[in-house]
Amino acid sequence: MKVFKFGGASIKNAQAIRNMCEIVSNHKEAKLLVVVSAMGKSTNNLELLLEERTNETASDKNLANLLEFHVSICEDLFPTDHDIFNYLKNQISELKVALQSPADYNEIYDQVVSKGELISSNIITAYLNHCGTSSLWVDAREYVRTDNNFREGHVDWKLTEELIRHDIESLALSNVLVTQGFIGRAQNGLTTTLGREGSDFSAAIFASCLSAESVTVWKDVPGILNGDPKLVKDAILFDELPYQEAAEMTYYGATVIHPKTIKPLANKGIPLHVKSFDHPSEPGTLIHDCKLKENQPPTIIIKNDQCLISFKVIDFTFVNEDNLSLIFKTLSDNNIKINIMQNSAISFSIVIDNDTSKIQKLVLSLKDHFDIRYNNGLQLITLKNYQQETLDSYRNNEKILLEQISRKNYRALINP
Ligand SMILES: Nc1ncnc2c1ncn2[C@@H]1O[C@H](COP(=O)(O)OP(=O)(O)O)[C@@H](O)[C@H]1O
Ligand SMILES: N[C@@H](CC(=O)OP(=O)(O)O)C(=O)O
Repeated sequence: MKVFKFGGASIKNAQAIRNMCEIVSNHKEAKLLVVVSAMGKSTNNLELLLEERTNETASDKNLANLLEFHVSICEDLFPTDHDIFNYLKNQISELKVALQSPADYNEIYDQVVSKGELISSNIITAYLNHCGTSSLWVDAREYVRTDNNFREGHVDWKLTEELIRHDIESLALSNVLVTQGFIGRAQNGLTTTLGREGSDFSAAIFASCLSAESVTVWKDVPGILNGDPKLVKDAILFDELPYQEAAEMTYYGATVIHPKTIKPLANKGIPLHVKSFDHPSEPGTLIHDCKLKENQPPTIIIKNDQCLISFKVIDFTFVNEDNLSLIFKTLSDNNIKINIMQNSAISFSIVIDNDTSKIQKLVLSLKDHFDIRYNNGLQLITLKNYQQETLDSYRNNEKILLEQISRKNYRALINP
């Protein structure tokens, strides 16, 4: 079996969906599972819907906009009497009910935000069938099983593998299968999500459980470059990368692939192709079991919107293991990931993604133990496999607040 994954950009409008369905149709002779994300920026719009749910006027307007966005795409793809239009209206009615639920915020979040993928996968299945590519809609929640941790469900791998192995391959004998990225089902039967941008991970879950031949993620870039082309001028395309290298890139913040994607594929030796949906015949980047090239150009990874937090001991002692243990425990309890850290005699500093509510909780928990200062709007740059020339050009910067260097990697926090 092969697994394809199409993200929001590849299905952002009717023209993009036509292109995506053409790619799928050109591969329909293989047993194919297609994992799709929500269309365009729908997930962000669903988040907005949630934020404004207590304001009835704003909420009705947002729901109408969401319906209109999908209806106008479908008007371009289907005849006016197609069932898809009733389906869309029903989905919006269901959303309205879900938004009024008195349940816990994270639980409502998953019931609401998952609609983006449910709607897009239904539209795409219908369009493939409309164009003569026999396709079957598969509910990912019947297969990807998680714990009850809403917004960041942890996969129950044993159960998920059992369910996927039971029937996905046989279903794929006569149909292209279309399913949703990003979503799963909790033990209590409700929908969960796997964390923002989690559809790449969904593709890896299905591929790993199926021991698939390969996974292809179709992106708006030619493959993996040595820097985000939106931020790094003249970035160079990698034709291949070892699993380890790709995984480390995602750890440092390369957003082209979700960080959880590589491990399940590497464990089973499943190759991952990163290809351009605009130029599908070009080879893209192949992530597989290979060696890092001797002359590999340095990779530049830029993470914006970073927050530097310093914990200063307040009783004239030094930073010790007990202080550190308390800080780490609080970070772990609040599900906060450290991007870089550094200590001095009396202070311990961490850099994390800027998330106001998490930072507030952290400060509240630790304010009696430390003098806490924080600074937002920073940029964390990582040079992986640096060469002297690139290193010099990045170090020559008076706005550096913190830097770390090892034999292969250089990292700097900058106040831009
Ligand atoms: N090293 C990199 N190589 C290529 N693209 C990168 C890199 N780092 C970040 N990106 C960004 O990743 C984006 C594609 O990923 P993403 O938007 O998450 O895809 P999708 O949501 O469509 O699956 C590109 O538009 C590019 O800006
Ligand atoms: N739609 C979800 C999941 C996802 O992975 O989307 P994309 O593949 O477009 O990044 C999100 O935006 O978080």
